[in-house]
Amino acid sequence: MPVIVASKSKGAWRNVAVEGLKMDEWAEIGAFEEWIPGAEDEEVSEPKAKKSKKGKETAEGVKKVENESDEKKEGEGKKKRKRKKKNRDEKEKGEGEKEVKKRKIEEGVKEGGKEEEKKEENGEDKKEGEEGKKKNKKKSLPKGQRRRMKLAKKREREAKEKEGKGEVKNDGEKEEGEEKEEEKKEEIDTTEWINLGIPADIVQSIAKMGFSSATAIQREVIPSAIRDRLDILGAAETGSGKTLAYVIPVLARLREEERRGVGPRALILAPTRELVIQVRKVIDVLLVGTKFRACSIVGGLAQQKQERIMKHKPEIMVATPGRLWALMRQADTGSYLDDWSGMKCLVIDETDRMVEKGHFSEMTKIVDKIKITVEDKQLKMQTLVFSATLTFCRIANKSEDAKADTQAKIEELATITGLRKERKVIDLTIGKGTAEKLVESRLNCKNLLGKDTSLVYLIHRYGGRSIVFCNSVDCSRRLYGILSKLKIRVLLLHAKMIQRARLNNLEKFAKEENVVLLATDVAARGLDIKGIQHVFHYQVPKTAETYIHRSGRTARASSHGLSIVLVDPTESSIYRKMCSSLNRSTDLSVFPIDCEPLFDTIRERVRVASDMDSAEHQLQKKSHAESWFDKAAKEADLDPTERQDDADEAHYDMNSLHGTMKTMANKLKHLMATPLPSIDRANLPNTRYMNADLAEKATGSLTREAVESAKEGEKVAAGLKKKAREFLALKRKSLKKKKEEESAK
Ligand SMILES: Nc1ncnc2c1ncn2[C@@H]1O[C@H](COP(=O)(O)OP(=O)(O)OP(=O)(O)O)[C@@H](O)[C@H]1O
Repeated sequence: MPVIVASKSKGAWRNVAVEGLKMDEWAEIGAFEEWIPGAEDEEVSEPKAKKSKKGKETAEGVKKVENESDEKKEGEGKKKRKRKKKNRDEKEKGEGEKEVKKRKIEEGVKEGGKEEEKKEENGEDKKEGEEGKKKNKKKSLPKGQRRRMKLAKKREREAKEKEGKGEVKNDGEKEEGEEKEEEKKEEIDTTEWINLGIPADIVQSIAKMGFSSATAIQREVIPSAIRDRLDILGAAETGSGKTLAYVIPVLARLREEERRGVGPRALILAPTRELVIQVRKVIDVLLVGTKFRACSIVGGLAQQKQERIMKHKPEIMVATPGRLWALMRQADTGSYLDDWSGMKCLVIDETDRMVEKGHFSEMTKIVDKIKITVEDKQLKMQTLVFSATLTFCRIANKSEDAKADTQAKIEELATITGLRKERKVIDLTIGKGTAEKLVESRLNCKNLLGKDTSLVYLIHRYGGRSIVFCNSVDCSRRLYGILSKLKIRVLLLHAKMIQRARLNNLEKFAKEENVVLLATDVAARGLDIKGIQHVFHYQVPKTAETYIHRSGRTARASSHGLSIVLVDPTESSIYRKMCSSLNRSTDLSVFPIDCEPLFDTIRERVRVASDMDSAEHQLQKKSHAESWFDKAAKEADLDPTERQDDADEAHYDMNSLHGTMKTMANKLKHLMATPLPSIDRANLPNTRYMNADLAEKATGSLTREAVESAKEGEKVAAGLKKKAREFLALKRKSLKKKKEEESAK
């Protein structure tokens, strides 16, 4: 059991945490009798702690400490753990006392009541005494056991809650259900997978995943990669199963030969951390029962942890190029990350993104280093390159000719990624670029308030699991403020968040049912979360491929989905550009607002929430500025009375902002207390969504308004274009005149 080993050291448990195990699972098996909440942050802060203890400790000093004998370290570790346990016990005791005090205060209130209440109180006292005893008894239990008890209680509570909703089945039913599920998986006809040339044990793992047949891209790629050993450049729509299309051949290749060297045998590069972790999970499912291991290398998680994982020399590595290149540069000669002589397979996922600015440099350096080894040692390495938008790519360092033909782009990609001549290009992307079952639409918004209202309307009107995409972190933060004030369950995901929080939010998003994920384009590519019903583009995506990837988070694996682009007049021209890059002959149809009373009520709520949010933002800015001034004045040794007037003015402003916020909070509370108008289903079409066709026929006044505002936007854009042209013509004319005058002189 790897778990027990991990329980010996905090570092090791953290490693496994990175590998995707949940804390509850650890506690359940009692692996962390000594585990201390929050210890995960200690590793990074350890050198700091030493510093504060000894005063000025140099970096060499820290290194020296690191080189001390293991025994000494272990001894120190024990002492440290004891000290922490003592502190913890004391803290718990203190908290217990606080709790008692709090309860006493509550009882004091009751004491002032009637005699009957006093009698009850006596009963309560008794109960409390018993509870106290129980509590003491609990405290005397070892930490691990307490944790297990807590977990069991939590489960019991959850089960009861579910029972209340009629969700839970009794044990017999449950077992029966599970058995049926197992039987179903066993029953799966695997003939198609076997016919594709996949080794039997991998076929068994695929059957356990419940997939009875291959998707189109899998059918095309797998035989060419496994049987014909070709390099592949593959493209297929989002959610079409490309991950398995490359993971299966990688595993099949590894089984063919014994390991050579100490380095990785297969490398999969992907552009985002979340995607790396997701691919790694798919691989782990297929690796069950085999001798192979995989690891994931991403930025944002402590580098030391990842270095420790690599000590086990896993055969398969999934990585983002930035972090991998950073580690490769520091690698010792002949070490795991320096030895590429055992490489069998290189995979580049989301290739069009990988050759863009931001990843290009590291990706090419990694590929070049591997290729040098491969050529030197005359090895046969297979390269598999995938994307959903291969032909949209904009290669970094190239003067982009948007109209460069597909063939030229493919050749360029093949050169960059080092594909051999024995390659096959498999392009299954259909004309429209997005998934077949995706309903695409747009909603024109007159102004910012209209846009915010439309978004909140869509969330209320259609519910479920939705992603809202923004172009910037600031925009996602602003919307987060507004939506949370409106009591909408919302989670954030953007690049400025710490990695752990990003992963946690994704996990929550996948579990909950009525939830909105507010994300920037870090979530646009590759993420595979079941049951995402809607994608709302709060801002028009900057490129056609971003639109395709964002929209592709729904309508995955042949399911249905809805994507709506919210367009305001300022985005009119970028929206047009996006449509023309998508080669669409017709415009996206207007998504109608079919319940106007709901829209109107929401608009009022949104107006207040949005004003409140901007007041909050102003307040924050002012208080930051004030504390910055104070600090700067102190550092410069200025007389505080010198800027007294300014400080007084700032405080006056802040107080009035506080007042405004309070008034608005009350107003919003009042508005939220009135229920939203119900949706009159009798007047609605017999489908869940207003789809593209129905949208064309819709005649509601808000829809008309939306269409009008779009036309207005177009008019404004056309007017601006005309002015720009006139201005250019004038400028050219004056330049020409100047030149003529100069030459006449
Ligand atoms: N043969 C199959 N049968 C049914 N479902 C499958 C099959 N293969 C993969 N899937 C499922 O399809 C979903 C999408 O797969 P995957 O994430 O590989 O798509 P993708 O083509 O890589 O998408 P994207 O371009 O967005 O990255 C996953 O949930 C996966 O489990």
